[in-house]
Amino acid sequence: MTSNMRRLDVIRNHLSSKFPTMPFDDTLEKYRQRTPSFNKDSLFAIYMGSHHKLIRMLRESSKNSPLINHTAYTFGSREDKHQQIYRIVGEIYTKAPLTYEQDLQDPTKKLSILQALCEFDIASGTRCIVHMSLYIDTIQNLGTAKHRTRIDRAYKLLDYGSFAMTELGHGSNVAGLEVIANYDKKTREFIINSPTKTSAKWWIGAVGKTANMSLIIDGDNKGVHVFLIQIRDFDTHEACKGVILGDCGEKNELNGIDNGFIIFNNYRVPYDCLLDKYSMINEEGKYKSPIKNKQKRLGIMLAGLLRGRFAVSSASEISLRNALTIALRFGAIRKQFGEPEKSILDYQTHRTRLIPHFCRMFAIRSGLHYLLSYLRTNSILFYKDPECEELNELHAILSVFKSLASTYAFNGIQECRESTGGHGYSAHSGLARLRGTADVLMTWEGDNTVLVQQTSKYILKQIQRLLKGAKNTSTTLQFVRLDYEISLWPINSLQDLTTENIIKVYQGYINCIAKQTMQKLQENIQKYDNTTDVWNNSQSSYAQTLASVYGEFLYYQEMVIMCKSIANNDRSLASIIMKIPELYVIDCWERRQRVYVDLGCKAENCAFLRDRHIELCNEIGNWVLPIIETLASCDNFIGSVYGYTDGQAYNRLIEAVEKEQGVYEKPTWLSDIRNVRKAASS
Ligand SMILES: Cc1cc2nc3c(=O)[nH]c(=O)nc-3n(C[C@H](O)[C@H](O)[C@H](O)COP(=O)(O)OP(=O)(O)OC[C@H]3O[C@@H](n4cnc5c(N)ncnc54)[C@H](O)[C@@H]3O)c2cc1C
Repeated sequence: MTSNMRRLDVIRNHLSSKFPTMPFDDTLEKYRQRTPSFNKDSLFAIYMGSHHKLIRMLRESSKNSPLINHTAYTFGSREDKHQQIYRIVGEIYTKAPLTYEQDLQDPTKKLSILQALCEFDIASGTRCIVHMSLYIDTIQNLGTAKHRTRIDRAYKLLDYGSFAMTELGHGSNVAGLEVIANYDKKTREFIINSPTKTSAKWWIGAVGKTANMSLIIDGDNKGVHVFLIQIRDFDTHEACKGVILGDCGEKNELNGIDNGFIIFNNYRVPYDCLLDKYSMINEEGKYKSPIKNKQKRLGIMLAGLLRGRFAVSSASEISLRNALTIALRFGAIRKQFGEPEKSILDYQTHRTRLIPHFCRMFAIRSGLHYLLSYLRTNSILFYKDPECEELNELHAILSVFKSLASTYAFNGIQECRESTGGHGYSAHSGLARLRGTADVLMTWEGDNTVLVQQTSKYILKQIQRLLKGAKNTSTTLQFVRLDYEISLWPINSLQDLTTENIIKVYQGYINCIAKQTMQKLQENIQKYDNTTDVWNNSQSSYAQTLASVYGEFLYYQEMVIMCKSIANNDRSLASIIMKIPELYVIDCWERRQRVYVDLGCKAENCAFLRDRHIELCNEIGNWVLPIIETLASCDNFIGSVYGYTDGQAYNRLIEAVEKEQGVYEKPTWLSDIRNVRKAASS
């Protein structure tokens, strides 16, 4: 939209408004002009990664779609929301269809399509993730040739699938699932039953209203297995006989997803419903599996969650980016105090509150690039050998990245909400919606507290290997050693604040916490008589911290790589972009001061880091608006009156509010006001 068109738009809106007219507000435009120009295409391409053109195409082609409408979504009924989100999924999917063959060639393309959907709302991304990742990936991973037609049908959206693992009584503890699949040797069928109330499948995305197929994860005495079953009739959409389906009810947010429950009552399904690549029953009724260890088999059964966790990291980055776009644009527009009044984004506190979250957004994105390149390089190997070391390492990294990313997003969005003051509390800001949707990212696809235990177990396993005299098999943990000597704290002045020294600190820190955690485990072995208690009592401040610090360290390294690439492609950004990983690290250390204590750093030696933190927030703050705007999604995807490109925050708010029902109407319950007044005064 040209600026003339924008002005006309503002005038038109005011013709129907009861508010006094307000001239076109050019504050945002003026704020933008304060930053030197840089190569926006290059920044966008590097930040978004190899599918940047696809992301741009999906945004552009949906820019004017009537479906990408947050007002309709926010004020629609739950039924309306289900419908709108389903239609969006259908629309985006027709613009970027995918086949099984294409997915095998490039396993990262699927994630970019999901990403485009999450830019509107996590509900639309999730609608797709459940079907495209959890459902299809699991069939791809665990199915055999006979399941191939189901994969093709799913890619064409002829089948709409769900992934039914969680039950009312069990989520994180998958081994405790109660649904039973008994094998009937005579008919070569399985009889699936939900024997207790707590065995009802619960929270299952798309089961409430949409899905006709589902993957059922059961837990009989051969361990957890996955069944691909039909749950609804394809013509009538009625639940199949022996299956009871229902809706899980209103949620805090994400009501565009129809999460549902499933109860099985002697539901007979043919043998072929078992995804039997790694566990089969032969014609004689004998159970066979090439993977003898039940625990390992469980891990392999859940490999379909892999890309779901990628998607959580991606959704976290997008939610945080949308929230920062809103808060930073508003920060430039909003003026309070001073003569003349200053933009609140120029206040030191505003910058120290928001800019660290902007750096965290870069951290999540850099981590995603790393994960995607790891997936691209190793995906064939993962199919061939699900027990390989590379997959174990990816799982460990993915777990901590998922946990850090979702926590960063949630905390960052809350800071954006607070930094927009009262305006952030309006539903038209979109911030409460973003916070509400980011909230669930900390829980689903593996609860964060539970998930990072996989990461710390992986690190400690490498140490156990070394203790046994075996080789450390991790590519990211080669610096972990039994005889690691923690050297003197190396960063005592600005000159010392180099990438090499930061890496040295992290390597020392990880070795240090790993050693402390091993000692705590040893101590607990003496105290407790079972491994569960030993492990659970070594978590807070030990194993959990170990995993998080490892995640931060990997994020930092990947940020340096991404930011160097941005700087090398555009020298005009070089002076500022490398400050982003630097601030990320100082912010991590300042929040968790324990690094200074554990590595023997004296207070006077790290005092300068406090001032450097503020200095960097200020310097990055001078560039932050055009950088976030280069990466920001379209206005209708973000859906905030304060986050519009044209900067007409006040006009847009008034317009939105005046369009709400009953703004100028008397209350329908006026008689109550009169009755209470009468009763109180008599
Ligand atoms: C909106 C929504 C959609 C979902 N969609 C699906 C879906 O499509 N398919 C599906 O199968 N599932 C789905 N889920 C379920 C989701 O994956 C689980 O809720 C999640 O894995 C957490 O499990 P839980 O609810 O059993 O939590 P719990 O495991 O009961 O956790 C409760 C609390 O206990 C803590 N805790 C538990 N175990 C430990 C431990 N060992 N150590 C320390 N702390 C622990 C957790 O940190 C948490 O704070 C969905 C959930 C939601 C909310």
